Amino acid sequence: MYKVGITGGIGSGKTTACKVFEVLGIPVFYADTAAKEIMTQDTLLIEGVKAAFGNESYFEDGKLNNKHIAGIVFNNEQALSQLNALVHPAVFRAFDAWEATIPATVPYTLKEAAILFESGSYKLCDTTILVTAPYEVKLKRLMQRDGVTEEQVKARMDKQLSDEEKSKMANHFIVNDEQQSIIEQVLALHQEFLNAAEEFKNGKA
Ligand SMILES: CC(C)(COP(=O)(O)OP(=O)(O)OC[C@H]1O[C@@H](n2cnc3c(N)ncnc32)[C@H](O)[C@@H]1O)[C@@H](O)C(=O)NCCC(=O)NCCS
Ligand SMILES: Nc1ncnc2c1ncn2[C@@H]1O[C@H](COP(=O)(O)OP(=O)(O)OP(=O)(O)O)[C@@H](O)[C@H]1O
Repeated sequence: MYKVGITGGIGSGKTTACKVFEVLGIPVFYADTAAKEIMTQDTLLIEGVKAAFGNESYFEDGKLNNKHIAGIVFNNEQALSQLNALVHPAVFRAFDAWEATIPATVPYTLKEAAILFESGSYKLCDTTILVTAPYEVKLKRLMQRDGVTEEQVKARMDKQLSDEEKSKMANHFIVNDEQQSIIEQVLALHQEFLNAAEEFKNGKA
């Protein structure tokens, strides 16, 4: 099946864009959400995370202590690589299992991942979308959504490629600023992907 990867820096609006695709009937795999689910379900992974970042990585009820892990990994390059190496292979497997459940009548699927380019998972997609928004707009939206500080946002941005670098690798763009309509941009891309998916299917037949 034709696979579209969608990414964007923290707070760029990738999830918001995905919700519009979902309204159009396109199934979306949310890699960040899947990662968190797997991290509370996969016993081997849980042991690995505890060994690397301490037992306090989980609460007593088994829930993930996001803040504890984020406090370590977004301030330490090596720790982040260690977490990625533990989690990413499991997320790749979860995506494959999810894709296998999608009916053949679906024209294409979307994989949303914050670090699509950084993790290399863009290579498994047929095309990619980069969602961008100006720094001030992202910051305002994140502070409103999560009550985070500018410092916390910057710490994550520092661990991701810049929009300029990601632009060189992306095939399509959504500009999610305060002027342009995200809905219209998604509708235009959807039409492009329907055509591309049809060609892809014919090429395989
Ligand atoms: C460190 C964790 C526990 C922090 O949880 P938290 O709820 O605070 O953040 P959340 O997962 O919602 O991510 C929010 C944003 O942080 C940034 N971010 C998350 N993981 C990463 C990463 N590995 N590298 C760079 N930035 C990241 C992204 O911009 C993302 O959109 C969590 O992000 C995590 O487990 N990350 C490792 C798994 C991973 O790489 N996920 C991303 C794609 S699979
Ligand atoms: N065009 C828009 N107009 C107004 N608010 C928006 C717009 N796009 C996104 N937002 C808001 O900005 C916040 C961040 O958007 P969203 O969650 O889609 O970003 P994200 O890139 O998925 O974030 P993260 O990197 O944290 O996963 C949300 O609260 C969302 O409702």
